[in-house]
Amino acid sequence: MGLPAGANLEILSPAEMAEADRLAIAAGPLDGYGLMQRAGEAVAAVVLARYPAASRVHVLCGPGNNGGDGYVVARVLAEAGVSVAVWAEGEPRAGSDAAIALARCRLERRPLEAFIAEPGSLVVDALYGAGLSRALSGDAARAVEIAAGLSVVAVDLPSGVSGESGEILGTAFCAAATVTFARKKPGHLLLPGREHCGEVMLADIGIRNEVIEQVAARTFENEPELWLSNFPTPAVDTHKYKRGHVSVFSGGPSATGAARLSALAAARSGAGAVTVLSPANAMQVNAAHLTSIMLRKADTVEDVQEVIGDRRPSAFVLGPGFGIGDKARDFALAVLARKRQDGGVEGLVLDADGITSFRNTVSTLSEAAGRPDAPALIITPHEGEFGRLFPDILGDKKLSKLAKARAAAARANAVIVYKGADTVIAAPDSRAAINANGAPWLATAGSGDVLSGISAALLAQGMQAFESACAAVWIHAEAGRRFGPGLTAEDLPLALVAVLRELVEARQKVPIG
Ligand SMILES: NC(=O)C1=CN([C@@H]2O[C@H](COP(=O)(O)OP(=O)(O)OC[C@H]3O[C@@H](n4cnc5c(N)ncnc54)[C@H](O)[C@@H]3O)[C@@H](O)[C@H]2O)[C@@H](O)CC1
Ligand SMILES: Nc1ncnc2c1ncn2[C@@H]1O[C@H](COP(=O)(O)OP(=O)(O)O)[C@@H](O)[C@H]1O
Ligand SMILES: [K+]
Repeated sequence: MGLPAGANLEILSPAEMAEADRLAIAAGPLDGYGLMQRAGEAVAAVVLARYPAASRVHVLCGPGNNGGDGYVVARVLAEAGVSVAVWAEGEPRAGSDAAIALARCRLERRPLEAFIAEPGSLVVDALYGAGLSRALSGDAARAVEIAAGLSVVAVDLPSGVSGESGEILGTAFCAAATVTFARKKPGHLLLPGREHCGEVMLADIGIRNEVIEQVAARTFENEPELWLSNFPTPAVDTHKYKRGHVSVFSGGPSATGAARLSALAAARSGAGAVTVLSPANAMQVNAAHLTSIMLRKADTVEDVQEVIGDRRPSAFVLGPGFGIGDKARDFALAVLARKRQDGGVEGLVLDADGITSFRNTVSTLSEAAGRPDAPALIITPHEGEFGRLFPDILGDKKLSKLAKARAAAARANAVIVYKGADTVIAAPDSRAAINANGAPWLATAGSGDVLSGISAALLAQGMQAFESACAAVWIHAEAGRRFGPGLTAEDLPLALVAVLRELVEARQKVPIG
């Protein structure tokens, strides 16, 4: 995926970052120590800018290169006149970059086991970064406790946070700011790691974009730059069907609200026409609540085929309030059996009951979605629903949330939107994005229905499945975050408006091509 220059949205696993370090060193001009020097200087600059009044700075240095960065920080701060104490755990390996950094840092070193810190002092955590290989224990774990009441600036990652998964190994520092290098790592965005990082600041240590490109990362931070150039904006001479037609399947008479929420979100998100497809016995109740949104009866697979033939909807939502069972499976498979090309169906967003209906038959779904020219499939599970479709993947303790979403996408031939406070969007071609702009206000009934409507609207307007899902997740989260306390799912469709306006305006500034 070509990102706009300067977007820096690639997320590198610790292994990919180590590869980037190696390639950068091989390409020069900086050697390993040169990169470390830049890294340490960047952290020191943050400390000086953010904490000019800190009475004392305690730098905790581990045995590896993270500790090496720490020795650079300590030296630069001391040279700037700051009162610095260095507390060390382990010895850098002879000949390593960290050993060079230690040799150049002439400050007294005290053992970490003796670490104490006065109130008002600042802690720089340079114990472990990308190389964290086991749970924090002993003196490092004790240092976490001592630092608990103090401001902490973490070097690369708070020690104890897995850069790969965001999991906490044993215990971990809670930083006010984390300075990382070149690109973010999954552990900065996945929970609970994200919560331990505080503000994540990206420092340029001289690893050029061409080097990052060589690593060919497949994971990205979900920000508008990732998909803005594909974001739909209507042409002057458009008409309503050109803007995409979304159909949302409604549940029975006592469960129609979810589909209407989804439909309204689709309409707000730019679909020119939206139809609620309702069982006959729920037509009255749906009709009583719909105005601009159209309504049509769909009780059988034949009804669905007819809708597709007559009205040519380009994307469907199936699941919110729909009910679990054969009907959901049959309808979903009927949609997926259509062709995508030549004005066919672009895609299906399978949510809620639609997901649960495939609990024991996920292979039927993946076969249907894997057929050449099948409509795109986007599945939007929260953790419970994810576990119903992919129990073995959910239960695999070796996999991060990112890896789980990726494995599920490959198995299901679908874009998986694995929801939560750290939603991961993964495509069958192994691309993935991690979303971090949400807020807990979004945890409200019906919020997911709105998300599926946004995704379908973007699909219907011609956005590719992965990009639609990424854009929908970001827009939904942004609207919820900005609205804040008091948010109900009913508020979300209107709250999208300001976010969409900004995106459309930003899109118009992106060069075409
Ligand atoms: N040249 C480079 O590769 C650069 C590396 N940089 C820094 O280097 C770091 C990675 O360095 P390393 O790969 O040396 O890894 P770390 O310094 O993160 O840790 C590795 C060392 O810690 C030990 N260790 C790991 N977990 C432990 C635990 N829980 N308890 C006790 N010991 C533990 C390992 O056995 C190993 O000795 C990055 O996070 C970054 O801060 C930066 O200086 C930029 C340049
Ligand atoms: N703590 C949170 N922070 C940010 N987003 C959240 C949080 N909790 C839930 N969300 C988002 O809210 C939506 C909830 O969807 P879902 O669980 O399907 O709810 P519902 O079925 O009630 O609509 C998802 O998009 C999810 O990512
Ligand atoms: K650290």
